[in-house]
Amino acid sequence: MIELLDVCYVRLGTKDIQTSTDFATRILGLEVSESSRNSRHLRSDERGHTLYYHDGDPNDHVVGFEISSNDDLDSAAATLEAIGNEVYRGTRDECDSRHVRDFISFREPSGLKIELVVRPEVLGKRHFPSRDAGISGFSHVGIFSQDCQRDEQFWTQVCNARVSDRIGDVPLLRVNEIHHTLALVPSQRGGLQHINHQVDSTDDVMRSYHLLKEHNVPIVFGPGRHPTSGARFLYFQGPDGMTFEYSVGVSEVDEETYRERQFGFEPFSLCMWGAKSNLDGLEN
Ligand SMILES: O=C/C=C/C(C(=O)O)=C(/O)C(=O)O
Ligand SMILES: [Fe+2]
Repeated sequence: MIELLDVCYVRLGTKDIQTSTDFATRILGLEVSESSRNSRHLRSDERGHTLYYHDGDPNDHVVGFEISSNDDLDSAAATLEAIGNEVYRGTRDECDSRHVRDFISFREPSGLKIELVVRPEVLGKRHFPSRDAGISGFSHVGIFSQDCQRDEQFWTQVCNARVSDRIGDVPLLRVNEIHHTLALVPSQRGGLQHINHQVDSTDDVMRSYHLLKEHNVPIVFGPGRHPTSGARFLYFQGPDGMTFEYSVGVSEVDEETYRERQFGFEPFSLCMWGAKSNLDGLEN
C-alpha cells in the first residue's frame, strides 16, 4: 500500500510564462519564491512552493504527493512496477529543482503524471502573498478520469485513499483527515481538472468574486456551497484553460466514526445554494 501523506505541488506547462505568472500573483494571490527565464516557483503557504509554471505544453500536468521516507519510496516503486506501471526515479538535479530529497514518477490509470516525493522543503521565511486573497494554502486537486470506478480502485487499493463521499460515481477521496485531497471527474481525457486553494473566510471568497469579475476572469461555478465537504467555493478560469478554486470550511473526518456517503448525481449535490456548474465534466 502506498501511503500518501498529502498533495504537495502541481507543475504546469504554459505557453506564456509571463501571463501565467501575472495571473498567479495579481489575480490568484500567490508569491513567486524562485524565478528563472523559463520557470516560476510559486508559494501559497509555509511550503517552499506549491505551484510551478514552466515554458512548455499546457497539457503537461504533474501532481506531487508527499510520502514519508526513502524506504516508502522504494516500496512504492516496487508496488507500481508489480502492477505494470513504468516508474522513473528523479535525478539529483530534478530533485534539487523541486526542492525535495527524492522522488519517483509514474502515470495514474487515466494518464496524469504523478510524482511521489520525500521531504519537500518548508521555508522559515514567512509567506508574503502578492495580494490579499486570504489564501491559507494549497489543498486539493480534481483529476479527470476516463473510468471513475477503475481509478477509484487504484487510489483506494494501490494507495491509501479513502472515499469520503460520492456524487453518482464521482468520488471525493481523502488521504488524511481533510475531507478530500483529490476528486475524480469523468472525462474522455486525462489530466488536471482543477486546483484548490483554501482561503480564510467566506468574505475572502466574495471579495475575490468581485475582483475576478472586475478583471473579466471567467467564473466557472459559484459562489456556492458544496453539501459534500460543506465548503463555500468559487471556481474560475486561469491561463491555458486551467480551473482554479477558492474554498473555505472544508470539513475534517474522524476516521473512527465517519461513513462514506452517496449523493445523487444532480445539481444540488454540487451546490446546495443552487449555483449552476460550468465545471468541465460536471456541467448542469
Ligand atoms: O461538485 C462537487 C465538488 C465537491 C467538492 C467539495 O465537496 O468541496 C470539491 O471541492 C471538489 O470536488 O473539488
Ligand atoms: Fe474542489
